[in-house]
Amino acid sequence: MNDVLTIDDLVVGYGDRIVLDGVSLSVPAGGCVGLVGESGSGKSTLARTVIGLQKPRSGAIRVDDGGMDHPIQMVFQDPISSLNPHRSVIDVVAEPLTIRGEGTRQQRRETARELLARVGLDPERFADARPGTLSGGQAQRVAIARALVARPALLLCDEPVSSLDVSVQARVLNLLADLREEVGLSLLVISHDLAVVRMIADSVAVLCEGRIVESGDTERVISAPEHPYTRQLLEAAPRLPHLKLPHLKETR
Ligand SMILES: Nc1ncnc2c1ncn2[C@@H]1O[C@H](COP(=O)(O)OP(=O)(O)OP(=O)(O)O)[C@@H](O)[C@H]1O
Repeated sequence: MNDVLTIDDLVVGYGDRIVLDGVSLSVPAGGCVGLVGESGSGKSTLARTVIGLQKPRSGAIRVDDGGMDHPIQMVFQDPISSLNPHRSVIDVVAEPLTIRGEGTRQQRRETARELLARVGLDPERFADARPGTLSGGQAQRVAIARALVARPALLLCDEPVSSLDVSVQARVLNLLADLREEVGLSLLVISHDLAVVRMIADSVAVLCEGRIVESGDTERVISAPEHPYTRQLLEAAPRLPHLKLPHLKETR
């Protein structure tokens, strides 16, 4: 299978400090890879470098975009502040199409309405709402719809559920898992929480002080961690829900 994203021996630093030191990672087409590590391990730096906001010192990032214009879209930790508070939800979701001048206004709004429905938000109820009136889970669904409107090959999610209540976390993770299956999306999910990664990722890479210290099949890494740092992360994450909840619409 082709890899959508290949990161090869990436070195990134700020000033004289190296924060990613030879990181290699790949995401297969249609796959979901988790990247876990404590605060300060370099997770956000990796995300910023992949989307081009941070220049690497060395190494390579290859994206097999399958000819798409916007191969990677990002979903951020804090959904409310990532959405324009002055626009209606429908305009927020349609905005990437508006910027690219795709279709008529009517067509863009229709696409946005379809995507709202796809992420479990009733368009009748939510299209004209302002992002500030939404719950965290609803706002993250809007952010996911907005990311999908650009038809990306890869969704890069940086702590996508860590600002949400635990029950809402599971619903949003289920939505991402469903989208992966239905839209053929590939996912790179960054989290400090192994429980989050366990719910969604096939394989996991463990980042410690800028280096990948362990990687492999998620269940193997969780049931038989080889590196002391992975064991430490597991001890810090006592709740490891493994059940996939039925797909639930966001009502809160
Ligand atoms: N713009 C910057 N300038 C200088 N140092 C930075 C900058 N951004 C991050 N760092 C440092 O780089 C290291 C890695 O930070 P990064 O934010 O990538 O880690 P992280 O794993 O995402 O942590 P967190 O979850 O707390 O954001 C940290 O020590 C941080 O202080």
